[in-house]
Amino acid sequence: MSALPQPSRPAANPSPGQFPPLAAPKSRKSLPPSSDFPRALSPSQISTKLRAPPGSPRPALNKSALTNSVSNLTSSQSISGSRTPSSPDKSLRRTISIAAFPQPPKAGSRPSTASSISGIQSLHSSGSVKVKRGSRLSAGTNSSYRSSQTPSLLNGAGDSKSIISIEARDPEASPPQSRSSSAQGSYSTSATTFEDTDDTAGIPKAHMKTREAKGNVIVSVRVRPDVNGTETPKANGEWNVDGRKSLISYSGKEGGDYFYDNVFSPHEHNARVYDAAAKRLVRRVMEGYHGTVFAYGMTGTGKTFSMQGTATSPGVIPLAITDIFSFIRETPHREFLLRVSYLEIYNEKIHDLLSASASSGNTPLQQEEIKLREDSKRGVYATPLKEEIVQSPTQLLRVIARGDHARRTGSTQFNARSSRSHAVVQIVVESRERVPAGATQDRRSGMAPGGVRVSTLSLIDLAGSERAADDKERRTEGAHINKSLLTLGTIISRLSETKDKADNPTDREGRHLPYRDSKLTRLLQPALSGNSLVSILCTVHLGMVVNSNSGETLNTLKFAARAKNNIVSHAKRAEEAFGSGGSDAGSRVLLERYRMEIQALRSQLESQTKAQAEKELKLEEQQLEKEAQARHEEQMLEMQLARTALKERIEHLNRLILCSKSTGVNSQGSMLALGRLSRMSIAESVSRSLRSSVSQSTLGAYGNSSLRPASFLSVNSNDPSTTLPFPGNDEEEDIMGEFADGKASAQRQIAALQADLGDKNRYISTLERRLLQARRSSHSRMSIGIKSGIPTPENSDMAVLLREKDMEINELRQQLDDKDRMLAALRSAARHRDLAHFATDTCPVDLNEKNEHRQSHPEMAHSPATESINGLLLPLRDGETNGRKSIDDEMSRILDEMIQDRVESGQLIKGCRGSVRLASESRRPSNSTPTVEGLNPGNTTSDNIDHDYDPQPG
Ligand SMILES: Nc1ncnc2c1ncn2[C@@H]1O[C@H](COP(=O)(O)OP(=O)(O)OP(=O)(O)O)[C@@H](O)[C@H]1O
Repeated sequence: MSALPQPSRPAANPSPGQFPPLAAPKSRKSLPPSSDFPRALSPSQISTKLRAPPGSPRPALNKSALTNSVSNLTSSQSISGSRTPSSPDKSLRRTISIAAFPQPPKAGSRPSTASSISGIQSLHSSGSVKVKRGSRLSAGTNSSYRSSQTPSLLNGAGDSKSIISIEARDPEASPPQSRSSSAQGSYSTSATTFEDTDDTAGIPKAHMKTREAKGNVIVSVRVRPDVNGTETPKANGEWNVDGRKSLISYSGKEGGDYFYDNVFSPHEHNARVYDAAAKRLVRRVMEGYHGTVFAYGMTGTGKTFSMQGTATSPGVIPLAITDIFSFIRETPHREFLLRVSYLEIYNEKIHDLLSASASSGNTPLQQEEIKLREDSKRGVYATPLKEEIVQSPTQLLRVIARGDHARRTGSTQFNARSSRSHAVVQIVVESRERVPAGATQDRRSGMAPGGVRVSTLSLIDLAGSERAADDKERRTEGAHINKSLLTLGTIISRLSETKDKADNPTDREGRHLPYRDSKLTRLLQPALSGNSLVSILCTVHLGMVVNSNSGETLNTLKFAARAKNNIVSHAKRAEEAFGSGGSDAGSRVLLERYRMEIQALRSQLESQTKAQAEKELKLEEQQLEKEAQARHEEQMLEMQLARTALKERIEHLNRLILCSKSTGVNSQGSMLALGRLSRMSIAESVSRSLRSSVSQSTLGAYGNSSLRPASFLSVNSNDPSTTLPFPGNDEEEDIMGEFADGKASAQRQIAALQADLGDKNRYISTLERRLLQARRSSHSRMSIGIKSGIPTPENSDMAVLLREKDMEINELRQQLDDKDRMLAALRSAARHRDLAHFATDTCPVDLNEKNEHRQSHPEMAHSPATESINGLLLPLRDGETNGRKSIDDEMSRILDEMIQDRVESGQLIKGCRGSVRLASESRRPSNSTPTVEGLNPGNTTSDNIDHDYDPQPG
């Protein structure tokens, strides 16, 4: 090796800010090889008692030496102690408020240690302990070099370097070539062969690998300040703590210089500790590496203080949580899922600190036994263990605070509230590439480029080693704690990269490593055997040495040195897993499972929405159909009502017209005209039923409540009270009684007829309007039906109905015409009669006289023969006879015309002897009484009503 130049010492305690970016390749500034590099030390020299087989008695410390050593510390401690913020005691630590924890800063907002400790750095030099044998250790004399930055995932490829001048004093002293610790003098440490060149060219690959592997393990030592800020009492031996040099040297028995990756002086804050010892590891975990941070040390030395911290000085765990979420925010191209578990190993039993059944304090409820299992992909894991998915730093801190609360604590000689168990916080980080916006893959399809990467961050606060306590419970706990820590120490001291045929790790002699001897080592197996990045924080309290604990302190330092030298990490970024389950490893990938679940739920939601929409559409259609049906029924009802009303009206009008005919005929008190008409003309020319109809209708004269309206009469009626004999005198007499006032009566009739005619016209126009509306709506329905291509029976029904209505209206119009003509005829008949009256000097027949006659001959009043007899017996005057004759003629002419019209229109058929019958009758085989439509409305109406009220004709 060429001689190393004497580089100016890099800034003491290079801050993380000086580290290269995380993603930077492992290029680094390096020192040229130096011939002065203390390689001269032979392995035999390096070999120390630390190499002794496990279980070998630890070297006893010379108490006096320790005392001296501690006394030498006093000056520095007093300095540092005065600078250290008053140390919060355990109770303060235990009451950390979550709200007081720092919220995740905006990217990069949390001041890095570089800035936060900038003020401290000036203290650093003054804080360094001046050792008595400083002549041997003083910088400049026999300088030796080491880089504080082995290229690794954790330090950003070792850009920085520090050179330490140290003189190896005895075999136990740190071989200065060891970059981390010289206590063992392991020749294979990275620093041993570390050559600071500007690039790695020329360095054998295997060599680089080894260096890298070593660099993946960071070992730091933190010196706790005295609680009350008093000076550390002098111990036998001399201690020198130099944070800048990452050195602790002890000049007592078994003394030596111990170099680590970091040495934190008593006054250094938690933030500084986190930045230097854990920050990079945490970020690597976020990138997909497994990482383990654990605090090791004697009871009361500040492990929990370092891991948890206080409200004012958060420790590694809360700061790591803050960083995890900062990283997530800074990495928008990936999506993350975090789950956390928290367990403790107490008396060699695993307890779930997050399980609901885990009660608070030291009296845990019974819970299912948690076992450790091993999986090729997951490594060693505890099961069944509750894992909680967390989405925010506050949530995560709250979960951990809950676990802390459930953790067992007790009072020990050195710690009023000592952790009596090893506590393991595990944060599982799942991440995957986000599908870029606009990518061809459909997010919903669940297909995304790349699988899910699962990495784990284990943050472990070990229980403190201690000497046998007086209390039995403490002794039992202590025994378990010590046993597990001893196993851990043993494994670390025997770690090597050798493996047996079955690929099980062995020590250099090929013996199995006793991972299974304790739960702690079993759980730490993946980390210790090189699968993860490791950061070990060893805590010491030099003030304890007065209590003969310097041996423990030395043990801690030696443990740290062994860990640095022996743990080899070939941590690789976790592979991306595909698929949502099946294999155990796959089923762990919650992110994938959740994605699949989201996808399934989404498609379920979609199909449900679709079904719902269809259902709604169907309901809407049904509703519309119902509405249309209701409208239709309403219209039908309206039409039926209108028809009924119309028919009744027609009937009524017909009756009136016939009444007025009769009235006209009988107005002069003579029954002969009608009687003759009935018996002779009509009897000969019109059917019997026609005469009957006329007579009956005549009876229904309106305006007299004593007389039944003709609309209630029917030829077909079986009611004997309504069945009247063929034209009888009594009916004529009735009419006489009613309308015998001649002219006035006729005029009244005409007025009534005109009023009725007006009514009828109004009805007809109303009906026409409604019919038009009905036709329109039915047309629109039909067009809908046609559009939809579904010809419904309802549409054809409507068409038939419409045709019927049309026909009915035509008929009504025809009837109206008839009645108009009849009215005209009646008017002219009235005129003729008036003329006749005028000519013959008024009527000799007094109505009163007739009434008197009726009263005097009551037996004759209702005799059918009476009227005809009256008609025959009453002498007629000439003029009157002529007038009546002309009226008769007129009436006969009208009737003949009407009959002729019917015959022409085919409604009536004229017989060869002048008789008539209904056309429909000729087609019917039945011999029922023939009726003349229009002239016998009562009968017709009755038929029609029967037909119309049938809701389902046919
Ligand atoms: N660096 C420090 N600065 C200030 N106070 C500290 C520091 N380290 C430890 N303390 C204090 O020392 C006491 C013991 O610390 P802590 O409980 O963290 O020790 P421990 O190693 O976890 O002990 P145990 O193993 O018994 O649990 C606490 O009151 C704590 O506040």
